[in-house]
Amino acid sequence: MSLATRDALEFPDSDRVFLEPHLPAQDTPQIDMPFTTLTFATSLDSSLALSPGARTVLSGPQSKAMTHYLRSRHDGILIGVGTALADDPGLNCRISGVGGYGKDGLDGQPRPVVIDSTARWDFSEDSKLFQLCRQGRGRAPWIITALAEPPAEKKALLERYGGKFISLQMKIAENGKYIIDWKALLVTLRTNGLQSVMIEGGGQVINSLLAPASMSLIDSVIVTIAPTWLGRGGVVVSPDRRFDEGGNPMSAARLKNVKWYPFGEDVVLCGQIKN
Ligand SMILES: NC(=O)c1ccc[n+]([C@@H]2O[C@H](COP(=O)([O-])OP(=O)(O)OC[C@H]3O[C@@H](n4cnc5c(N)ncnc54)[C@H](O)[C@@H]3O)[C@@H](O)[C@H]2O)c1
Ligand SMILES: Nc1nc(=O)c(N)c(NC[C@H](O)[C@H](O)[C@H](O)COP(=O)(O)O)[nH]1
Repeated sequence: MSLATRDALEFPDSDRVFLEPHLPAQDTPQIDMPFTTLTFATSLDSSLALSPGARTVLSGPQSKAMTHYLRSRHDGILIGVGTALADDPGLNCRISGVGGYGKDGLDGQPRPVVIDSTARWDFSEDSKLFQLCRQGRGRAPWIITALAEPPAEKKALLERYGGKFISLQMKIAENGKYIIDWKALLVTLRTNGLQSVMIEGGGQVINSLLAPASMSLIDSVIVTIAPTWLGRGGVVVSPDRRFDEGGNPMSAARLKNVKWYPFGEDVVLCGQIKN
């Protein structure tokens, strides 16, 4: 049995049918923005991980396979550099039958996109993502940076694998942190050929995207809820508070067309934000 076949995940057609209404249409080209899916796995206390930097398994086998199926249905998969540093992620799709897993080429393999404003990700040839590239089982990342001139050595390594830095103007908050313009980023990803993108996390990326100014850019939300609590101190998904004109706290808009699907011991929430 080949390495690829051994690692391949199965996600049955009988489960795929549930997700179809929540996925980018395969034959409808997007005009100026990619179809944007927010997807992540969370505990019962809305945590993505036990602590920043601690890769924490939440998904069971069925919902993990679902996530990899989602990756086969999106052109891009986006994370923040905090996730890249914590997880050394592969960011590829291991569903049986996609490129590198029983099929030649890279069909079904998403483009990894990493928001790394100051190019602090210390990737190397040994990073899992580049190992997969060498094995023909994944694509090289596009790294979104605020730097006009990314570090030459990192740029050279990236380009050797067919990846690239994409420099994007970002605002600088009072605390000195760069703040991305989500609409500008998504338009840039569409301009670079991505018709759809799934945003996987981590906490800072998700909470920023769920802010009032950018939440409406999301087309679909697919959340895996695992039957466990991670406790205080975790990486929590909980966006900044909203307030009405009277200064009273208010909730974000409810998701539309909500469906809940059990996958093994997890339940997966699917909903829409845009109409
Ligand atoms: N359970 C899940 O589904 C899931 C998914 C992804 C990550 N994780 C976990 O989450 C943790 C990482 O989350 P995190 O919050 O520490 O890091 P993160 O992945 O959200 O990355 C944070 C970094 O991304 C950049 N960034 C994020 N939002 C930005 C914005 N709006 N503008 C400009 N730059 C921005 C900044 O450089 C920031 O330091 C890890 O432990 C990882 O294992 C879990
Ligand atoms: N669906 C899901 N269930 C989990 O239990 C979990 N920890 C993540 N986390 C998402 C995060 O993006 C990934 O853990 C890595 O960053 C990528 O992992 P891969 O090497 O690409 O599989 N996602």
